[in-house]
Amino acid sequence: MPKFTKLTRSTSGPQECALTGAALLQCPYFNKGSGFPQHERETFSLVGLLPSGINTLDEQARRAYEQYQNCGTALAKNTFLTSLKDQNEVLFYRLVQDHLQEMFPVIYTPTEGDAIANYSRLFRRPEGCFLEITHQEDIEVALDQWGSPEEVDVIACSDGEQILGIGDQGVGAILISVAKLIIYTLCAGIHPNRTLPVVLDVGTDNPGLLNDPLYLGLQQPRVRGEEYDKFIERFIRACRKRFPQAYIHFEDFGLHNARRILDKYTKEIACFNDDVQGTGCVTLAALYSACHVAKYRIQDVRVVMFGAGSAGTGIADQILDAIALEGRKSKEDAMKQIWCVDKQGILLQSETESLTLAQHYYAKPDGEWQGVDKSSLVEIIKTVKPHVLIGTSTKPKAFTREVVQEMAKHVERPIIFPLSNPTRLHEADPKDLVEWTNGRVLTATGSPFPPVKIDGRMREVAECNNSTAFPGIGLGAVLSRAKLMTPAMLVAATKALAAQAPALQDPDAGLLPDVINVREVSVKTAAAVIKQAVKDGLAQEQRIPDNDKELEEWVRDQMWDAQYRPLKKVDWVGASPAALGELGSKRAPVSRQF
Ligand SMILES: NC(=O)C1=CN([C@@H]2O[C@H](COP(=O)(O)OP(=O)(O)OC[C@H]3O[C@@H](n4cnc5c(N)ncnc54)[C@H](O)[C@@H]3O)[C@@H](O)[C@H]2O)C=CC1
Ligand SMILES: CC(=O)C(=O)O
Ligand SMILES: [Mg+2]
Repeated sequence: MPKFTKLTRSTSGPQECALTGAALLQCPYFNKGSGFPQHERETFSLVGLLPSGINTLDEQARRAYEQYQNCGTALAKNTFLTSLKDQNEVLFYRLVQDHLQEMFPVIYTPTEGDAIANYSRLFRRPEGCFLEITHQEDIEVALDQWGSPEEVDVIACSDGEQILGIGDQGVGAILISVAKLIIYTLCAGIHPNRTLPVVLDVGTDNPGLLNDPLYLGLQQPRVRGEEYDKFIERFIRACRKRFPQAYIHFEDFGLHNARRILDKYTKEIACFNDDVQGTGCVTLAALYSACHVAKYRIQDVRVVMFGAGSAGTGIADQILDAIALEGRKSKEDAMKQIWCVDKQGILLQSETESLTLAQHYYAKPDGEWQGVDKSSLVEIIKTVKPHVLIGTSTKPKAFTREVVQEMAKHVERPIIFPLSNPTRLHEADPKDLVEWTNGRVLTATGSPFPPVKIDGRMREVAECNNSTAFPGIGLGAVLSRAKLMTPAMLVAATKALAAQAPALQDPDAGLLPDVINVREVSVKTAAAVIKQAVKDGLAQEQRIPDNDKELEEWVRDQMWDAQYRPLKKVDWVGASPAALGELGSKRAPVSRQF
């Protein structure tokens, strides 16, 4: 019996269902397949539509796992899982939860990147909400299809310009919104039917897609400037009107839009840019634990950010704040410890006109770099002697042996995070980093890597991916019904994450919590965010317990878990959208499929 009764987002107890027969079997929200018990088969007119054997969810998951294993490639496995989700949502989440470590790279980076790149080729059934810049007047009509105002908790949206390190993928970006929402459910128990994936189709500059006759998005160059801003504004206003409680997650926008959009809307609504803020939080958490192992104080470290785009400057901002806070320094002084490098080399003040606003901040006086080849990473390392080198450049193998060994000459424990995704774009392989530094390196990577052997011991390589941070942060925002997502709430989340790093206990363990423990990690992250929201007067939810232990229980009680719930039959006439299987459903309602 749950301790907290009548919680809005409670997910136990019977579900009302108005569907029967074949329509019920085709509704992934209710469908249990061979798991329907006999009495439900009779009540819901399923007699004759299923083989007589009745399976438990565990048995079904075992069968599905065998089928999964028979898929020859990672992409085939990804397609299999997509179609399983389309048939039986509970079974999909149960299967993935049971094999999280193995399946995470298949439903997320790197394989999801391949699925996105092949979206128009692999397309079977639409999932999510498609909004086009050429039909802005339809935004509200389109959103109206996705449930009543209180039924959507999280909206993930992308314009597809910089997907997972593989660049412009146009309308295929719907799948990054879908994947991020799946992770909210898997890793933080956000109810899968209270989320809405959106693609903001503004065209594409990807020549492959522009010339592909099967491409499904707007086959025109990307719209930019005023018209683009007007589209985003209309979308945000429509979301506020239609789903006033929804927390908006921005994903994989291009360099010139990601930060601008976040800066504009973060002051007025609860929103979050995952590449900027999620990556910033998780990387700072990994840095805190690396500093613990290396016995560095964060306020003393010198940092080189290689690749100063959305993720790079987002991380730099978080580290900057931490240096200033922990060292009681001004931001100007803290800034002297961070060097941002982009395609042209170190960012310099003479070039500020060509820099984005976020980069502008980090540009160095030209005088400091006279006589140095500021475009050579080795020279930069020689000059700066950094403790920390972070890659978000999409330039594979940029951290060469020479770069790494130069760094290791100046510091005892080089901290090196190659974060570019997918795996083939990583700035370095952890195995090489360990070999080149005789095991002195402390590393974490953007996609999963196996542990590395050092002197007969295994050193874990933590996955430093925003997926460790954003689910718990979002859960905190949703449960507290936070009015805004503030820097203080992100600091609270980062500290909660850092406090759970296995490396705090064992220096060979990961610098961040493992994906396998992520649900419990999310509980603590969410609790930290909620506490901060309450403290800052930003929580609209009235019933938040003030005792820490109770708060965590309250969070756990509202996390959706992959279990079958008993079905209660209700009449079709007058049935709620939920009973018709339309509750925030990620597909268009059955009647509107094409
Ligand atoms: N591990 C994680 O959680 C995350 C990883 N990423 C990864 O980081 C990478 C960058 O993503 P975003 O920042 O969103 O993209 P972005 O396009 O905003 O930034 C990339 C930056 O790298 C620069 N760059 C390109 N070639 C370079 C080179 N040869 N040397 C130095 N800089 C170079 C670009 O000019 C740009 O400023 C991607 O691979 C992405 O998958 C992004 C977000 C989260
Ligand atoms: C992980 C992520 O958000 C990215 O690579 O864009
Ligand atoms: Mg991203």
